[in-house]
Amino acid sequence: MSNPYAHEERVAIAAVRRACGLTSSVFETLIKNETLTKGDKSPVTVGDFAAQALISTILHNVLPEDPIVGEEDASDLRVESGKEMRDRIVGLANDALKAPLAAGDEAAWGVGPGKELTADGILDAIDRGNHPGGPTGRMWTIDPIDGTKGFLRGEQYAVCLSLIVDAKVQVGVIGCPNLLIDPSQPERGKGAIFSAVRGHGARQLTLEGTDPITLRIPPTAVENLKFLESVEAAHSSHSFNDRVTEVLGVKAAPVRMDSQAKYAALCRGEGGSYLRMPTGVGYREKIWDHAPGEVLVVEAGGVVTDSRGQALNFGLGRTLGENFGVIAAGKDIHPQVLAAVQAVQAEPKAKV
Ligand SMILES: Nc1ncnc2c1ncn2[C@@H]1O[C@H](COP(=O)(O)OS(=O)(=O)O)[C@@H](OP(=O)(O)O)[C@H]1O
Ligand SMILES: [Mg+2]
Ligand SMILES: [Mg+2]
Ligand SMILES: [Mg+2]
Repeated sequence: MSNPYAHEERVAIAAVRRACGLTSSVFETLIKNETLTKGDKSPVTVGDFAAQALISTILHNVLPEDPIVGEEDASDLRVESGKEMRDRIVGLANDALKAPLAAGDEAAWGVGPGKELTADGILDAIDRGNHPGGPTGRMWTIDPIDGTKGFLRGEQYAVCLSLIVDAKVQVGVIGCPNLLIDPSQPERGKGAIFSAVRGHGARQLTLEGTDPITLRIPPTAVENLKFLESVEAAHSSHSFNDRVTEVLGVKAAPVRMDSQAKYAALCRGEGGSYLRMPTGVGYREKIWDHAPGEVLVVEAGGVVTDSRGQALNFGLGRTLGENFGVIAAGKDIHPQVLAAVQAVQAEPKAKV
């Protein structure tokens, strides 16, 4: 069967590629007062806002009927105190919009020389990401910079885009400007895009969108796996993972990596399992933090569930609902990892 989302995938890759150019150049020039702290104490930079404006504009030009669930909103930029940041974001987003057409881009998408927006146009593009989500219909998710803390440290981050249709992720694209193209050949440099369409496989491309490689999670014996986990201890429980590691007899230390680059690394066999168990109660995982990674891992031959063994539910709104954690692994070892997680949860002194 031909790929029913070939057009959406092509647009998504082009949008993510352009946004990766924007975020890389922002990093080079980021100055202190270009980061805000949001209500939940998490950081957001001019790069997050500008990349969401850029991606949202492209989606709106190509698929104007499709709603968008985007992480950021422009309310802090519409007030007087946000003026300096707003001006910088408008400049950055417009520079990215009007950058020359790359292979695969089309001027009709609202990009290329002369395609600038007013400040209001940029703020409105950011705020088009205000869709509440839900169980039916098409909707895109945008996480313009996933792993903002990693981005600020110069480590891993990802530009993430997905298309959800009737609560199922159909297309997922993850751009990782700081990830090695090939860990076994570091001289090839950094920057990769990962893309998957449900039922049509998962691929890695260069940041230019070339040299596709099909992704298959290699089989691994459970004791030889390496866990992938968040860098930030507040985001997922490191101590819980340590206990699962002991229960499974895993020898290798976990690999800590920011962002959905973890899902991409899993697909390349650089981990074996991504384990993200809650550190406490209250936080609900966001759909944009997992939607592209879920379809990528499934299409690379893996399984993604919560700690109950249930599929992640992308139809509940902007979050995944109550936080039962996330377990992603190759098909062969997922049942063993899940069983170990449940065994640790059942221990008298379970840490979550
Ligand atoms: N308390 C808590 N618990 C769980 N998750 C949280 C929490 N707070 C934030 N977040 C989300 O984590 C996203 C970053 O992903 P990672 O944890 O994989 O990377 S990192 O360790 O922060 O670098 C991060 O995404 P970005 O905001 O896009 O960076 C958040 O959506
Ligand atoms: Mg954030
Ligand atoms: Mg995120
Ligand atoms: Mg983000």
